[in-house]
Amino acid sequence: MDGVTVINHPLVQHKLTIMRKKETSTAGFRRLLREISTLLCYEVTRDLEITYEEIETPITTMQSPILEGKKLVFASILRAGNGLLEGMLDLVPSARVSHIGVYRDHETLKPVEYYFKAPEDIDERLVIVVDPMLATGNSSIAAIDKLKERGAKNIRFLCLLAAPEGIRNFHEFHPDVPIFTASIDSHLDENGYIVPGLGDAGDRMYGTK
Ligand SMILES: O=P(O)(O)OC[C@H]1O[C@H](OP(=O)(O)OP(=O)(O)O)[C@H](O)[C@@H]1O
Ligand SMILES: O=c1cc[nH]c(=O)[nH]1
Ligand SMILES: [Mg+2]
Repeated sequence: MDGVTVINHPLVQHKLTIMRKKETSTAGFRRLLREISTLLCYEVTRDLEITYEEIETPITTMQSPILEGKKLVFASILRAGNGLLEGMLDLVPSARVSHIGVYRDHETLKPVEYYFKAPEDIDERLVIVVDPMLATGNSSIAAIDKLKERGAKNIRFLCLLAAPEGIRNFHEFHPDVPIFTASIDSHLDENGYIVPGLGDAGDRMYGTK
């Protein structure tokens, strides 16, 4: 699918299988989400620009590559986005962080916004928006609308599971934002849940159901 990168790495797919199982515990789910997010982070940052700095090894000096983590913003869509955020920050501790509070109304499936915080100079940074689930796409579309209103220009979206309906909706509103996902699932059910999916990511992470 155009504009979508599916991260097929065997370790990602294996961990995702365990996360999907309904008998996986809250603690197990949370640990796996953190682990898988480091692997997804590796892929979503694969083509980032590196610069060089002069360093001294015990033997000699050299120009050595570095990634300027400070130029990155990880934008977490609450709550479930925080599960991906933690592992990403393990790999890029100097990244800046944005929190976007959005939940979807269970009846209408429309996004309800309740919080927004982002670095002032977000227009100069690459923003990687994270949320495990792209279902109808309404939540991620609203979050990215908000980031763009604040000036963000260079944005990527990273999730664990995406539904084809959600991808189409997302592309309509944000054709400039590439999607990275571990899986494109089959479809949405009548309640807007991803099938086969993994259930409600926030509830599974935090044990709220
Ligand atoms: O693509 P959509 O149809 O908008 O659905 C996806 C959204 O639903 C879930 O959040 P939820 O509303 O359950 O909020 P929570 O993380 O606070 O539980 C998920 O983490 C996404 O943010
Ligand atoms: O399947 C779904 C759809 C939306 N949000 C979730 O957490 N899971
Ligand atoms: Mg939820």
